[in-house]
Amino acid sequence: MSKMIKGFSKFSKTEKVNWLAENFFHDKSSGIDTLKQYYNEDPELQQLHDEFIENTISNFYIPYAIAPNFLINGKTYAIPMAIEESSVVAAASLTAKFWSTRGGFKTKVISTTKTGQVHFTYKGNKDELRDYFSSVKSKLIHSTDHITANMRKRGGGIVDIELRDKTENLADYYQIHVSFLTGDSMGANFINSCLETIAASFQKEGIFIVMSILSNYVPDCLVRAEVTCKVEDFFPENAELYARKFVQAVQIAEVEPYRAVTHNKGIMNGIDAVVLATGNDFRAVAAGAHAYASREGRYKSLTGASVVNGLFNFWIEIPMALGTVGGLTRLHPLAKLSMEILQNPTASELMQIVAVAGLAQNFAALKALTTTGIQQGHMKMHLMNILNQLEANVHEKELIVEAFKGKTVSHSAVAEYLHHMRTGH
Ligand SMILES: CC(C)(COP(=O)([O-])OP(=O)([O-])OC[C@H]1O[C@@H](n2cnc3c(N)ncnc32)[C@H](O)[C@@H]1OP(=O)([O-])[O-])[C@@H](O)C(=O)NCCC(=O)NCCSC(=O)C[C@@](C)(O)CC(=O)[O-]
Ligand SMILES: NC(=O)C1=CN([C@@H]2O[C@H](COP(=O)(O)OP(=O)(O)OC[C@H]3O[C@@H](n4cnc5c(N)ncnc54)[C@H](O)[C@@H]3O)[C@@H](O)[C@H]2O)C=CC1
Repeated sequence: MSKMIKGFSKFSKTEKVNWLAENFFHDKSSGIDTLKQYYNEDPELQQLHDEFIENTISNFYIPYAIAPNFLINGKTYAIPMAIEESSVVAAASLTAKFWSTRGGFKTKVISTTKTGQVHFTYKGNKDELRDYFSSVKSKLIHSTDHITANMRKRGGGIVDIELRDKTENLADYYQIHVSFLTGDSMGANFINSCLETIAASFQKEGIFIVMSILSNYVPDCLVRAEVTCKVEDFFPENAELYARKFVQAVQIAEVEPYRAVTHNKGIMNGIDAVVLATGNDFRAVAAGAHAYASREGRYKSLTGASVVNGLFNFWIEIPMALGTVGGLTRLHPLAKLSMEILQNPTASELMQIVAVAGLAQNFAALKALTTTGIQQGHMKMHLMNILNQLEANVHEKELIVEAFKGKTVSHSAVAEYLHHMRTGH
């Protein structure tokens, strides 16, 4: 096939762009112009971005926004969010404002232990394997001393190491299951380096190492965030009814996976946006969160809600491995600035802030869903995207925003209105 290429990685950026234009763009020069439009004018900053990943040909912008007025454990935060979806930041801001007058968010980190595994097979006698593991356990830990020295000074390092027999699940399959504390780093590279060193020292006839890798399932790296208020403060009118509906909406997401996935998607709107804005690994956080939502064998809500003794309570418990050092957290200038905006949190503090963003997002969505419906607020925020798609000019935008105030926006209604404005029929 003519569009296959050998040695693409060795091309310069210009050669890559030209090859792409030659083979894939309908209009070569306009395609190249679009790519170049997104280059940073500061060549050093552009090079930094080029070097984050491989085969870079441009930058892909995602809006960077602020949700102010978050009161968390008595301290006020403005939370940076990087996200492409309209209404998420508005929803977070609305929730922050709402809870700031009702005591704010209370959070705590429950645990911060992470896991990595050396996966191997062994066909021999189980007792012999156990004896061998016990005899080398301490040697395995010490084999990583050169890697863990600084982490131990920070109070981290290897917490535990155990042999796990998984032969009931897969023939001859065992693991060395290792627990870690990784300070203010997410710890992926640190954990993987330790595991590969451990694997190299775990040598015995019959042992066949398959792979060594951290787990993104981190149920022991867990954070909780919650809000509480008197039911009567929940809503200006019919507060009891709306509090009950809200709790029912959460209960439905606890028992119905179709709903739970959307419910948790809403939570991840907030979580991913802050994780991305701080240069953290959102795939890792998302994979871990969804696995945790399935921990009881059925996919369910990551949040819970109750009304007990006249008090409305709404909470989230969610695992996440985050860093405030390492990865891109201090390398990407905007990620670094996000940390500054967040008052330079520790990794544990960042976990709490991110959990709050997830809870806030879910609160806004459920509040909308159980009162006005989601479309009124969401489409109000999405209106600008519709107008841009329809290529409305500034004047048309102003008139249409005014005309749709208090009305539920839909694509067809806006298109029709604009058509009417332009043609008179
Ligand atoms: C959209 C709102 C916030 C409107 O809410 P509203 O009550 O019409 O807003 P408002 O105009 O009265 O303003 C009140 C406050 O909202 C915020 N706010 C309001 N507008 C803006 C704006 N333009 N820019 C920034 N902030 C904004 C802001 O904090 C503002 O205070 P102020 O700044 O004036 O002191 C509300 O209807 C809402 O929260 N809706 C829910 C939206 C939502 O959840 N979006 C997520 C995307 S939908 C989805 O992906 C997930 C979902 C929903 O399917 C999940 C699920 O099913 O569970
Ligand atoms: N499955 C996964 O999730 C994988 C993720 N990754 C990537 O790995 C990166 C994160 O790995 P990390 O090891 O966290 O980053 P990193 O490799 O940049 O290392 C962080 C290092 O910073 C140092 N450090 C300085 N001050 C510290 C402090 N106060 N606390 C802790 N460490 C401190 C430590 O030496 C630590 O090992 C992310 O970019 C992630 O996308 C890589 C492989 C797999």
